[in-house]
Order: sequence, then C-alpha cells, then structure tokens
Amino acid sequence: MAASASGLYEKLGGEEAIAKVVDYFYDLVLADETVNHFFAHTDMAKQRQHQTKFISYALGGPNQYSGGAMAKVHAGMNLQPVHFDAIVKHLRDALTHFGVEQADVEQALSKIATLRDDILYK
Ligand code: HEM
Repeated sequence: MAASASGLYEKLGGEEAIAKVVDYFYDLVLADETVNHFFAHTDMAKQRQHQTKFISYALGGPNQYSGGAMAKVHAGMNLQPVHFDAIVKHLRDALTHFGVEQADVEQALSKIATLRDDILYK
C-alpha cells in the first residue's frame, strides 16, 4: 500500500536511506547534458544540500521549502519545461532504482509537480 506523502520519508528509511537516493540522483543529474550546466558553478556542499532538500521535499521529510522560496532560489535561471522534466525523470529513476514501490514514486513525483509553476521561467 502506498504511504501518505508525509509518511513516505519514514517508510523509505529516513535520512540514511534518503542519502543514498540523493547520491544516485545527483550522479544522474550531473551526467545529463540537458541540465548539468546549471550546476557548473555550484559548489559540492551546496549541490548536496540542494539534492537532499529536493528529495526530502518530494518524500515529505523535513527541510521543506515553500513555493515562494522555490521561485527565489531558481530566479535568473529561466528554467524551461525540458529542464524540469529531466529532473523529474532522474528522480523517478533514482527512486525506482532503490526499489520504491510504483505508487509511492508517483506520489513523490506528483508532489514535485506542484512546484512546477514556482520554478519555471524565473
Ligand atoms: C523540480 C523541483 C525542484 C526542487 C524541489 C528544487 C529545489 C532546490 C533547492 C531546495 C535549492 C537550494 C536552495 C538553497 O540551498 O538555498 C535549489 C537550488 C538550485 N536548483 Fe533546484 N529544484 C528543483 C528544480 C530544479 C531544476 C529543474 C533545475 C535545473 C535543471 C534546478 C537547478 C538548481 C540550481 C542550479 C540551484 C542553485 C544551486 C546553487 O546555489 O548554485 N532546480 N533547488
């Protein structure tokens, strides 16, 4: 059975499990030329923080960001649907790679999808 969005974080094993998903997601993002250039001047510590917050948000864990903050951190990037979709795909692949059940993957992705308007074209 699928967990609620807020329960997903715990269901997957909390911070330790999330750290593994984060590392994998990060590898996928940086290997993808559609989006890796956005992170060219991002330092590693910040990059890791970005990914951790990102994944935790998707799974209903702590360190959640508001829509307003999302618009602000992505300001000046002029992100397009192709970029957003690539990131979502990598999140899907990372969660699936670690055996997260399909219904839970869909729930995480639908949560991320609600941020779309806050992030695109800023
Ligand atoms: C889809 C939902 C997304 C979420 C939840 C998300 C989340 C975040 C968060 C939490 C931060 C860090 C803010 C901080 O540390 O102050 C951030 C920064 C950033 N995001 Fe995203 N993001 C998303 C999509 C994207 C996309 C599609 C791209 C580009 C392909 C992107 C590229 C970046 C970059 C380059 C930074 C700044 C890193 C730096 O400080 O240099 N994000 N994002």
